[in-house]
Amino acid sequence: MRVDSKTFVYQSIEHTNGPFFTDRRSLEAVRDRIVADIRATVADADADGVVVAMSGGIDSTLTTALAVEAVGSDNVLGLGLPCHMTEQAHVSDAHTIAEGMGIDFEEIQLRPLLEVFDETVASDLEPEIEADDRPNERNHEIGNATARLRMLTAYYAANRQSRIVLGTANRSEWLLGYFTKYGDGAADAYPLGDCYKTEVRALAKHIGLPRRIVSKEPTAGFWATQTDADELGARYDVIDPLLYRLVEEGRSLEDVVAELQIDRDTAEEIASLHADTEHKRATPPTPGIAGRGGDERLEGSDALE
Ligand SMILES: NC(=O)c1ccc[n+]([C@@H]2O[C@H](COP(=O)([O-])OP(=O)(O)OC[C@H]3O[C@@H](n4cnc5c(N)ncnc54)[C@H](O)[C@@H]3O)[C@@H](O)[C@H]2O)c1
Ligand SMILES: Nc1ncnc2c1ncn2[C@@H]1O[C@H](COP(=O)(O)O)[C@@H](O)[C@H]1O
Ligand SMILES: O=P(O)(O)OP(=O)(O)O
Repeated sequence: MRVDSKTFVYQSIEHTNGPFFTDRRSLEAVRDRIVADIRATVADADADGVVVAMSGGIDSTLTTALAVEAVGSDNVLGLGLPCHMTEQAHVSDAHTIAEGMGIDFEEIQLRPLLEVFDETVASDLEPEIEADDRPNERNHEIGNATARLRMLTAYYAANRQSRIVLGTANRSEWLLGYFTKYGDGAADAYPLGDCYKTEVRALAKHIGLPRRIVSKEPTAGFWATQTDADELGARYDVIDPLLYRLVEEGRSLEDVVAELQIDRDTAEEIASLHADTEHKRATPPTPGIAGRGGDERLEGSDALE
């Protein structure tokens, strides 16, 4: 039976380790809830299974492992989608793990597709500004394009095989908008979407994922030295307690900075990332003509209301 309230886990488990579910009993309940939710989502969609893009990182490995528990190894397709040399070793990890789980795994090189995109599309859309003035920005934009090529590939597989696409975003990434809009931010369900990265790590350890995977440095992989911590300005063990207090508890920045004794500038940066990426978590607005959908900012300003 499907439990409708997404907050079920939060209401029914006592916290024994700060605000996060990291003790065995809570983690078992979180695991059961996620597995049941994947199973129900696949059944509701009348789908034949799921597709997961597997990078060899902790989020996608955990998502895949829980999907196997939910719908069985025959119904999970893993996709390794490397585009840069630096990703190859991680995708090999994904392949090894997929074999161990007994799921189908396809490795598809996206480099040729990206090169064609770069030559035929990107080169015609270069801004006037010198690329050298913004050294990381092109990496950034090409990185986002790569994430969208992965999305294209995952949805093609889902269309062809009557599956749904499982996204791998966790709550920390979601609240920070730390994903590519309509790239890895596009999916039919986010099994880990209610779990902070701290909880993802604890759950991955709890279910016995290899230490090599659990201890990898989180990265979007857009360029060789990129890490989440560098780009976000803090590690998840700093970010998560801060986000939790701001978002879940609705407390003020001053209050939280004082309690956690963290650097105020860092805290402000994190809070701004959350606020500035609201558009990534929202359904795109329409003008709101005659009360059909719409955007609250425009309420009262339209004679067609
Ligand atoms: N999980 C990961 O580790 C992971 C994966 C992929 C990307 N990332 C990171 O996520 C970030 C993605 O880059 P991004 O956020 O610049 O690109 P994006 O394409 O995800 O979002 C920017 C786009 O959103 C739209 N937009 C911007 N402001 C808006 C607003 N106020 N209202 C409506 N639409 C708006 C515009 O179309 C803009 O081009 C990068 O920092 C990247 O490293 C992380
Ligand atoms: N090389 C990859 N192969 C398959 N899937 C990938 C690859 N790199 C990223 N992904 C998918 O995108 C999300 C987010 O990626 P980050 O590495 O966290 O940026 C990842 O979980 C995979 O589903
Ligand atoms: O999304 P993944 O699996 O690539 O994990 P991480 O974000 O920790 O690199």
